[in-house]
Amino acid sequence: LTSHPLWADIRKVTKEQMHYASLGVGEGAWQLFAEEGDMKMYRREEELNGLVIDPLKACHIVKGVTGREMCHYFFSPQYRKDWETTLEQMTVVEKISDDALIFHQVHKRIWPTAQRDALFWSHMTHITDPNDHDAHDIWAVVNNSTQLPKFPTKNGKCVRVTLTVCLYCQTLITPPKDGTAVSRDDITCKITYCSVVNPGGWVPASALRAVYKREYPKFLKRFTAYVLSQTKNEPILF
Ligand SMILES: O=S(=O)(CCO)c1ccc(-c2ccc(C3CCCC3)c([C@H]3C[C@H]3c3ccccn3)c2)cc1
Repeated sequence: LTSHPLWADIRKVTKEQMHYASLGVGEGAWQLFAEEGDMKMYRREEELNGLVIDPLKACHIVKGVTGREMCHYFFSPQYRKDWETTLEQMTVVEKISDDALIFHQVHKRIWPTAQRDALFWSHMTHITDPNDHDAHDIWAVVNNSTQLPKFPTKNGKCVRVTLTVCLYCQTLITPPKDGTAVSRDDITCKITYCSVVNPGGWVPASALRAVYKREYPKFLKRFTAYVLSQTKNEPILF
């Protein structure tokens, strides 16, 4: 229902985050901190009240899948346990619409930090890329922290993180010369993954940056490999 109280916020943040993701790493002082093949991970070192909240921007190119397929597997709750290794618990708290859900997630305790949980709305959407002549849609998923009385921040068990995440996917197609149907060999997905996570409680900067350096490349590699394996023998979802 577009009359849901959160829709105005969902539309506004989604628009902002998709614009921010579309800028790539040209804007702002991004520091390359991890590189593996076509995956490049950048961060900006930022602290808020002594808490490390380094914004992260990862750019990756994956052959053989579409942006819609990437976003489908990132958004849909039924697959998350298969690729999110740091999850201990995941609940769909509310279904706002077919493409907007509210999740509560408890993440595994990562030494030396205390256990964390997150409460966020997640929205999957697509836009026709204004300056892309193939006129293939850009698909994106935006996850943004929210608050609900049923999930108080102070719950004695976990430290509540706040996060804003955007998975932004462009599909590039090179139609075969001989006019045969487009196959998975002819499609490439250009991914920009942006995330800002406020850990919610104090973690030593060096420890948190070490966790980021280990967890983010692992997460993006595992997630993209998962989507490739899930879609390999499936018809292409454009
Ligand atoms: O893209 S999503 O929406 C996918 C749905 O799950 C997403 C991604 C990342 C997080 C998350 C939550 C907590 C932490 C930290 C903060 C202090 C201690 C734990 C981190 C940091 C540690 C980094 C990290 C990166 C990737 C995966 C897990 N861990 C990340 C949550 C959601």
